[in-house]
Amino acid sequence: MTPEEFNALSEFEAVALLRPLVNIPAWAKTVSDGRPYSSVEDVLQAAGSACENWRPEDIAQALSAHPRIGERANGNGKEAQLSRGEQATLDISQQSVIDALYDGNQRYEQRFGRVFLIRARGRSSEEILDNLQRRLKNSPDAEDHETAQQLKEITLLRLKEIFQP
Ligand SMILES: NC(=O)NC1=NC(=O)NC1=O
Repeated sequence: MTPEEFNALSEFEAVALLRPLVNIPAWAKTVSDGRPYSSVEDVLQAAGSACENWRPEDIAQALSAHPRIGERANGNGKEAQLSRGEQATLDISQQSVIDALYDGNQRYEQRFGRVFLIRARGRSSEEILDNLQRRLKNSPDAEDHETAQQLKEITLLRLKEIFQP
């Protein structure tokens, strides 16, 4: 899709296109309302700014739509499909990696009370495991910040895909 085509969508169509990217309705509305955009960079800039408005409860809601890293996203919704694609690059062929991810996810959820979120695209399972081990030592505030940043990266990558030629 081109920015011009995105600009030409009805509000309903634009929001419907944006909603599966992150489970924060206000974000989709803000990006839709920001039209018309002059370029893809313009859309990404506005969308990135809209991420800065995210409150802890928005992020908690969005995390409910993200499967654990290393676990297959069930369901046939668009968001589950996006997660499957993002996690497809994970080479969880070795049982040791699957076990380490499973153990790390469990420990993370016990410590922080929510799913461990990381932008999986472009990362090996080793890199994800390293990040998981590092972030397990984060303070709650530091981890809130990293989680919001990862959610933003995932969301903007998904948005960029829409405008890929
Ligand atoms: N728990 C997660 O980190 N999930 C995910 N990371 C991604 O990049 N896509 C996901 O669904």
